This record gives sequence, C-alpha cells and structure tokens, in this order.
Amino acid sequence: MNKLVVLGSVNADHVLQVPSFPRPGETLHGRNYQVIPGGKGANQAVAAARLKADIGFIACVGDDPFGVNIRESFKCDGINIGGVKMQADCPTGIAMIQVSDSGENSICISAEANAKLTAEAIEPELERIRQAEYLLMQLETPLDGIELAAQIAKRHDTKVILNPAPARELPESLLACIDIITPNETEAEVLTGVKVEDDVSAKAAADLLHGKGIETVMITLGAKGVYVSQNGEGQIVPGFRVEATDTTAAGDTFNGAFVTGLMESMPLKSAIKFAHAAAAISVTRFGAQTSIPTRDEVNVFLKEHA
Ligand SMILES: Nc1ncnc2c1ncn2[C@@H]1O[C@H](COP(=O)(O)OP(=O)(O)OP(=O)(O)O)[C@@H](O)[C@H]1O
Repeated sequence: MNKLVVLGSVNADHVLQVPSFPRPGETLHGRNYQVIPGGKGANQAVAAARLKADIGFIACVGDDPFGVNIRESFKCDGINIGGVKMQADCPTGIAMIQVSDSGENSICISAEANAKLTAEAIEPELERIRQAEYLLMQLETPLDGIELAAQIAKRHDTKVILNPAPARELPESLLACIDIITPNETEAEVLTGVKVEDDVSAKAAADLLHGKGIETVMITLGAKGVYVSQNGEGQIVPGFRVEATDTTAAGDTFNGAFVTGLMESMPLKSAIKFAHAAAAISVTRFGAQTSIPTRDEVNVFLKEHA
C-alpha cells in the first residue's frame, strides 16, 4: 500500500506540427509526429513519482502496445502499478493534438479504456484508498468511480484533493467529500459561476467553494501563480518567472508536486512554492510527461531561484 493514491486517466498523445489547421475536406502536410505519454491522471502520478512520493496509481489502459509500454514506463518512474488494469479488446485513451506554427493547438480526445474506470471497476482497489494518506483525482474518468473513491476516502480519513479538470459542474455530494480543490480560472468559473479576474472575484469563487464544505481552495492562475484560500482568508502565492515554451501538463505537474510537498509535511505555502518550481520547469519543455522534472532538477531550480 502507498501513502498517495492517484486515480485517473492515461492517454497516448498523438502530436503533429501543422502549418495551419486543415479546413473540412482539406489535406495538409504535417511534420514532427510524436506519440507522447499523457492523460491528467498519469501526468500527476508521474510528477509525484519523479519527486519521490510513495505512490500507487489506479487507472485503466488498453491491451495495445502503448498500454503495455506505459505500464512499464510507470514502473520505471517508481509508481506502484498494481491498480493499473489492462482492458481486453479496448485501446488506451488517446488525444489527437495538432500544434500550428503560430503556437495554437487543436485537440480531440477519446476516453477509450479510461471510460472503464467506473465505480464497479475500482471496487477491488478500495483498500488502497482506505490505507492512503492522500487521494488525488481529476475528471477525465467516469464520475461514479471518482465519487465512490472520494466517499471511501472521506470515511477513512484519507485527504481528498480534486483537480476539477476538464471543467464540468459537480454534484454537491462529491464536493462535500473534497478537502482541497485546485481549479484553474476557467474551471473555477464553471464550478461557481464567478468569472475569476482579480483578487475580489477569486475570493468570491473561493468562498462559494468553501460553502460546499471544501476547506482549502487553490485557484491556479497560470504564470501569475495561485490564489489560495483557507477559512475564507485568501492570498496570491506568485509563481516563478521563466521562458515558457509549452504549458502542456503545467497544472498536472503542479498538482503532483503539491501533494508530494504536503506528504513531506511542508507548510501549505512551502508546498505551493515547491509545486510552482516543478511546474515552472515543465513549461520550459515540450510535451506532457516528457516535460515533468525530477526531484534533483527541482532542488537545483529552487536553489538558483532562492
Ligand atoms: N507561463 C508560466 N510560467 C511559470 N509557471 C507557470 C506558467 N504557466 C503555468 N505555470 C505554473 O503551473 C501552474 C498551473 O498553471 P495553470 O493555472 O495554467 O494550470 P492549468 O490551466 O491546469 O494548466 P494546463 O491545463 O496547461 O496543464 C501555475 O500555478 C504555475 O505554478
């Protein structure tokens, strides 16, 4: 059993550089095709593992070559893959990503094996959650599985962190089980109806989430950092200034690093700074899991930016 359990998605990101996005009926020549491991669940699990957290992952992959290889790669990163099930006759989740020369992206995802991570499927894995200190989840897998996991965690004093991405409205029964929520500005707006633009609106959104029973609200603000609020007291903890080249998985790296900091008993603000450092490194590199730093890299970065 592990101190941290991450429950979530695994995707193969098929990335193609394109001169511009093809119009309906048009064929264009792309270049630099790459298949990069992604999926919010997997990214957050890998981030925590590279930063030396004791972590087990609950997920579903397909019985295709990507599914076989990614399980091995998780193992190499130090993740307990006892809860990563291989689904027969089903591909691993995919994201088809076109990145245009002007830097925009266009993404289409298909859940595939991720859709199998239902409440019924996670039933055999619940003991992992009961015994963990923290459960970290996102919203790329079926909601009934996420809700069951959160309820079991709540009943057994396992702290629940929810990164509510991609954005969607959530039932009160799920929100009531969450200890820490980490939406970005868009996700905060979908959850609360408040457009987060400044400290005042961030506080309004955070207070609404506190009202649902969530003790700690952390609204990530991209390069600006994070607005953190506990018991109605909020402040911005700024991030690090770096030259960003690709922000894919910045939020995932932040979440995996943040929970790792908490598990090492860092005070909240220190855990946020640690997570800012890991996420800042990730935005200077290309891709999802390819951009996630190791513990040594974060330690060096923090020394250089002290
Ligand atoms: N340009 C940047 N420079 C430095 N740090 C950044 C930058 N963008 C993001 N970060 C770091 O990543 C964290 C999360 O960023 P953001 O609020 O964009 O999350 P997100 O929208 O979930 O990210 P994504 O969907 O791109 O993974 C920030 O709080 C910060 O620590």
